[in-house]
Amino acid sequence: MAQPERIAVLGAGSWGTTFAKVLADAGNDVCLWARRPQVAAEINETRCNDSYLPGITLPERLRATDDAAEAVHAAEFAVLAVPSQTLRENLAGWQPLLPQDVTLVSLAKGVELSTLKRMSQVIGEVADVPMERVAVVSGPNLAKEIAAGQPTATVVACSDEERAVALQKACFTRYFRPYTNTDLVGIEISGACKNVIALACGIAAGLGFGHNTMSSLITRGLAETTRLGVALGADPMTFAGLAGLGDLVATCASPLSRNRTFGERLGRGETVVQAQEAAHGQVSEGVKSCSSIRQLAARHGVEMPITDVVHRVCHEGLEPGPAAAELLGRERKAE
Ligand SMILES: NC(=O)c1ccc[n+]([C@@H]2O[C@H](COP(=O)([O-])OP(=O)(O)OC[C@H]3O[C@@H](n4cnc5c(N)ncnc54)[C@H](O)[C@@H]3O)[C@@H](O)[C@H]2O)c1
Ligand SMILES: O=P(O)(O)OC[C@H](O)CO
Repeated sequence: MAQPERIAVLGAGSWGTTFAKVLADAGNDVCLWARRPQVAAEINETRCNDSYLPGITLPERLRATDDAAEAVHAAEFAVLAVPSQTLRENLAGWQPLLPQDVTLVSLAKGVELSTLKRMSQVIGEVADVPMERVAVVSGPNLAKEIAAGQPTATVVACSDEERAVALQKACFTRYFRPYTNTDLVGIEISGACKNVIALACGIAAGLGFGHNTMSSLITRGLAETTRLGVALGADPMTFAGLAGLGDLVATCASPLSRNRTFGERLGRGETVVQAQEAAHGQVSEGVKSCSSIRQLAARHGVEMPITDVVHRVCHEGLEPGPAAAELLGRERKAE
């Protein structure tokens, strides 16, 4: 049997801890970096990360540390599991510690606010590595379901197919089924945009609308996501895959989604600040990425009406009811 891989996961929130568990269950030696020393100590002493994954026992092969140098030491893969808008700053601190040939793996689903860059672009730039060494994992992957061992599939994307296959092997378990892909643009645009569409679905649910409304938002959301992705050079088929339609359906439909839940609170009349307080520090990426995606779309002359109203509800005081009326009152057109 081949030697286990040594893998660092940087970020011990919901997804970082869950993905570290997947990697450990797949037979790798995993070191998980937690920002707060008490979270690292809790994981090592009790095998739990109760604030993010209550009731889940973590495998022995997974150890935690608050020392990033210790986490990345001799790692073949360094998995970046922090929010999109802090990734640049976090990675700049870790960059001098990274082993020479490490593959950098992004779990984040967002577009950077100031630069409008995708996460793999931020990583390539900050870590100063060629894009062949940057990979992305994205799919219908609600952390709590996966931590409980429920089956799902995902996509591991890298422009270097061999590296994608190596990562696929490293995270393949009896409940987690990864497929490879080389279309980073399509995978990342899908992952970022579905959070915004999930906010829209949540808003609609908060307004009391049912499955027809959700389905219409999902389908038209996929249409605008595909338009943006194709304008940026993505393969249109990617949007019909796990990281596209798959993740869109999971996120828009599930009460476990932080983005959908955030939207639902807005739809019921809460303010952004109230919804943020209720999230207890957990990230709803779409709240910031709706603005960067909207700007990216404008830069490329792409129409994204749902993203536009979500941005205006979150940041310009547009009320949910008038936002829905605005979408319904748009000019009639062919599908
Ligand atoms: N939770 C999921 O189900 C899930 C699934 C797939 C992808 N993702 C994506 O993975 C990324 C991370 O999500 P998560 O669910 O782990 O988020 P989270 O809010 O649960 O945890 C974020 C982690 O990043 C750490 N962190 C480090 N520096 C930080 C800083 N400056 N500000 C804030 N947090 C900082 C936090 O301490 C925390 O451990 C997001 O882009 C998310 O969209 C999440
Ligand atoms: O909880 P959310 O809304 O961040 O979504 C989690 C994952 O991205 C679903 O795949």
